Amino acid sequence: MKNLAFNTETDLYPHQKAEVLIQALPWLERFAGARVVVKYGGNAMIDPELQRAFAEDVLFLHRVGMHPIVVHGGGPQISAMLDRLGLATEFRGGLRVTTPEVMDVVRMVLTGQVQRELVSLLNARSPHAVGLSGEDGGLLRAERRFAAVDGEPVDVGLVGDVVSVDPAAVEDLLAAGRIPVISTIAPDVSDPGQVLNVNADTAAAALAVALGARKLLVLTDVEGLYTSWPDRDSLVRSITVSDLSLLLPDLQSGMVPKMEACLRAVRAGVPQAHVIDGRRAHAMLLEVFTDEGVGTLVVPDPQPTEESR
Ligand SMILES: Nc1ncnc2c1ncn2[C@@H]1O[C@H](COP(=O)(O)OP(=O)(O)O)[C@@H](O)[C@H]1O
Ligand SMILES: CC(=O)N[C@@H](CCC(=O)OP(=O)(O)O)C(=O)O
Repeated sequence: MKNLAFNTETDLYPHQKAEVLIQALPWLERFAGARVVVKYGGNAMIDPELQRAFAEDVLFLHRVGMHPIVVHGGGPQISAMLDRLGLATEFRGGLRVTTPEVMDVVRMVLTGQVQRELVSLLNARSPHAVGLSGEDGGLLRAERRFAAVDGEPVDVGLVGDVVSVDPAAVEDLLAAGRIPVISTIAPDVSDPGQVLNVNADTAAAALAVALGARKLLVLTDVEGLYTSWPDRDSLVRSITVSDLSLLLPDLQSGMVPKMEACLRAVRAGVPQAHVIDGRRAHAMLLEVFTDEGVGTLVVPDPQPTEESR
């Protein structure tokens, strides 16, 4: 039987519940009809309870008239499969060194496993999610890129950077009221038939720009960006693109493509990019619908005022 006793530690009093709703109203109005690209990192999707909370949040955004577009990662899931298959794997500058054998596994795990699981999780509640990969309908095209390690370019194999996005396939889904769930594999522009492994943060930024998103939300397994790592001395609550570009050369591992992605998205016109903690249930709702927000927010540089011009 359901326990209806009031728990003073965890339950809200009626006036507090009303406050939550009142605080959410301006945000609900402001973001009605807005597109939000949600990058769901592989590290944030490990716990089944948190996966369910993630699905609830995406469906909440959809139900209140926003247009969530999910771009998923799957780094740990790819590493686990490579391990099972006895294939070695290595990251340089936050990017996986991708040989042709590794590329086969990346494609299989991202589109065949992680994307399928996410689509089925979302559709268990309301059948709006449709999966697609960067290969579908010419959505993404990429060219090979190098990683930056200590300022030096390093060849990481079949790794790509998005050079063009044809959003028609996603636009069709959005027009039909669907929730696109996108895996970040992209055809190589200069080698027909070859596909490239695109870091999901990088692809999410390109998609956010091409789709005119109002927000890029990056869910990961840390509270946000720390100025020093691994000390976790101070969490950056908000940073401009100019300050972030100064910080970028000192960042390490997974934070490099993540913050690069936020920087690129905001520079190209996405008004806000956020890195938030996917280990915290409903972090997405807290970010979008509360005054305080959570995590690290990347914003454009302030515009010069009339007087300072
Ligand atoms: N300055 C930093 N602030 C926060 N996290 C950092 C920083 N530098 C490196 N990291 C690492 O980056 C990780 C997030 O990147 P990654 O593991 O690629 O996540 P995801 O799978 O979500 O893309 C964090 O868990 C942390 O270990
Ligand atoms: C080039 C590159 O590194 N690609 C990533 C693609 C998946 C990804 O980005 O997953 P997360 O978001 O979980 O890190 C990889 O192979 O792991």
